[in-house]
Amino acid sequence: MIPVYSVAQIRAVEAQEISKRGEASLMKQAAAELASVAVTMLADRPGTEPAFVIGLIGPGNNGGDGLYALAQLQQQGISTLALQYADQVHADASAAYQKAGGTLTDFADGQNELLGASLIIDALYGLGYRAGSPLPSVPAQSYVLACDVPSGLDPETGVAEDNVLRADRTVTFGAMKSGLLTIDAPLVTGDISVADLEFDFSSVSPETQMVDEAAAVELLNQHRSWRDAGRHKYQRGVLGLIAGSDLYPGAAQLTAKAAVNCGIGLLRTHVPESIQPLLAVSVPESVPLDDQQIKEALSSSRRHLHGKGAKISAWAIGPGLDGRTPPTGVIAEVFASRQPAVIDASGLEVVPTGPSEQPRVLTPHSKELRMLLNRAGVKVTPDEIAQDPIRWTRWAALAYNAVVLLKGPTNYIVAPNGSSLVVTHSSPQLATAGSGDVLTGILGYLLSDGSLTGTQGLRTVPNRRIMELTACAAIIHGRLGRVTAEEGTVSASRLIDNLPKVMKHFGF
Ligand SMILES: NC(=O)C1=CN([C@@H]2O[C@H](COP(=O)(O)OP(=O)(O)OC[C@H]3O[C@@H](n4cnc5c(N)ncnc54)[C@H](O)[C@@H]3O)[C@@H](O)[C@H]2O)[C@@H](O)CC1
Ligand SMILES: Nc1ncnc2c1ncn2[C@@H]1O[C@H](COP(=O)(O)OP(=O)(O)O)[C@@H](O)[C@H]1O
Repeated sequence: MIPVYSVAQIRAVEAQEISKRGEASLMKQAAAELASVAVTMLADRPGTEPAFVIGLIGPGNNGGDGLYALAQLQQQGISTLALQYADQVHADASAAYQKAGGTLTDFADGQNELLGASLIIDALYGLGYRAGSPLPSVPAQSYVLACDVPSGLDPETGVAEDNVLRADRTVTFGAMKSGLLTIDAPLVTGDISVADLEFDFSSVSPETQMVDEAAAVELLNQHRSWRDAGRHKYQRGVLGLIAGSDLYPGAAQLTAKAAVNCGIGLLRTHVPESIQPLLAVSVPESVPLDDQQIKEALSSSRRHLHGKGAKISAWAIGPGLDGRTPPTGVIAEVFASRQPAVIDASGLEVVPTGPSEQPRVLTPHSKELRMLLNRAGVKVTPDEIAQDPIRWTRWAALAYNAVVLLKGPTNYIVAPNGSSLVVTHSSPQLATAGSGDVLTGILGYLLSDGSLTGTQGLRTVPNRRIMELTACAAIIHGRLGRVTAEEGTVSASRLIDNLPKVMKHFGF
C-alpha cells in the first residue's frame, strides 16, 4: 500500500530533509528520477528518433528539477530544449543546464518547437502551485511527463484548471500527495510513480492509503494457503445473490455471470420467478434459492458462518431490484445475519442505518451516496459531494456502520472508524451500464471465499479485511476495464468475458 500525505505534511518533512541533506542534493536526486522516467517513456514510444525533449520551466524549484533533469538527458546525448515560462528561473539549475550544453529560451520564442518534441517535461509548477497560475498550451497530441504534479492541478484538493497540462505520466517526489488521487486528478496525471527520495515519514500518519495492483496481489496472496487446493465447493464459498426484477431483468444475470466467471465455489440466486428461467439458461451454473432456503441458510449460519454446514457464506444484494417492490422481508433477515454482504443499487434503498452485526460494504456511486445520506438525515448537495467526496463517504460509513465504497474514477473506501483506502487507475470506459453489477459480482465472490475473509466457525470478518477485499475488487475491476478497452469498446458483457484471464493475473 502506498501512504498518502497532504501537501502540508510533505512540506514539513521536506523542510527536515533539506536541513539534513541540503536543497541542491535533493533537487538533483529528484531530477535523476525524472530523467530516468523520461528515458523509459522515450523507449516506450519508438519511432520518434532522434529523441528531442522539451522542458517547460517555471519560476520555482519545480522548474529547477526540470532543468537539472534536462541537463542529465543532455549529458546522455539526448537533444533537449528548455522553454522558460516565468520572469526568472532557478539560477543554479539554469547554470548547470547550460553547462551541459542545453539551451534555455523564452517560451514565446521557442513554442513552435513543441510540435517536434518527442516528449515534453512539465516543470512549471509543483507544490507551490496556486489557482490562477498562468499556463501555456501545448499541441493536442503531446506526450507529457509531469514533474511532481501536473501544472494546473491543485496538489492539495485535486481540482484542475480547465487548461491543466494533462500528463501521460507523473513522477511525484517525497510521497504520494492526496491531491494526485482525488476529484479531477485521475483524469490528468496519467500513471504516477513515487520517487520517495528516502524521506523519513516515520513520525507522520498518512491521510489515507492508496492500493495499487502490486498491493492488491500482495493482499490476496497473504490469505492464500496450500490447503486451499483441497477444498470442495462449499468450503471455497457460496454466494447468495438477491437481485433482479421485471423492471431490470439483466442486472441479476450480469452479477451472477461475473461471480461465476470469477471461479466461485457455488452461486445461489434469489430472483423473481419470471427471471429464473432466463438465469437458468444464461448462467446454468447458478442454483435457485427460495425464501425457505434463505431461512435455512441463515439458521445454519448461527452455527457456522462459512464452510462446514454453512449453506451460504456471503451475500450480494441489490443489482436490478425494483426499488418500489424489493423483497424486504427476506433482505431484512439477511441484514440481521453476521455473514459478509455487498449491497449495491436498490439494495442501498433498504439497508438500515445504525448498529449492525453484519460486516457490510455499500457500493454507491455519488448519486446513490447522496440518497444514502438523505436517508440518514444528512442533507448534502451533489456539488458538496463532488468537492469533498471522502468526507461525505465517511459520514455514510458512520451512519450505516458499514464500509462504504464510493465509485467513480477515484474509488474511496471508508470504514465506520474513518480509516480509508483509495483506488484509482481504472478506465473511463467502465462508465457503462451494468459495469457496477459486474463489480458486485467480483466483490461478492471475494467475500464468499473463506480463505480471503479469514472466516472460521463463528468468527466474523473485521472491517479492515472487508476494506482490503473491497479495494482488491476495485483493482480487479479497473484492470478488467483497461484490458477490455485495449481490445475495443467496452460493455458489461465484454467485461465479464475477460474476467477469467484477469482473475488469473491476480493469482486465481
Ligand atoms: N517536496 C519535495 O520533496 C521536493 C520538492 N522539490 C520540488 O520543489 C517543488 C516545489 O517548489 P516551489 O516551492 O518553489 O514551488 P513551485 O516550483 O511549484 O513554484 C511555483 C512558483 O510559482 C509561483 N506561482 C504559483 N502559483 C502562482 C500564481 N497563481 N501566480 C503567480 N505565480 C505563481 C510561486 O511563487 C512559486 O514560487 C516541488 O513541486 C518539487 O518539484 C524537489 O526539488 C526536491 C524534493
Ligand atoms: N469515468 C470513470 N472512470 C473510471 N471508472 C468509472 C468511471 N465512471 C464509472 N466508473 C466505474 O464504473 C462502475 C459503474 O458502476 P455503476 O454506476 O453502479 O454502474 P451500473 O449501475 O450501470 O452497473 C463503478 O465501478 C465505477 O467506479
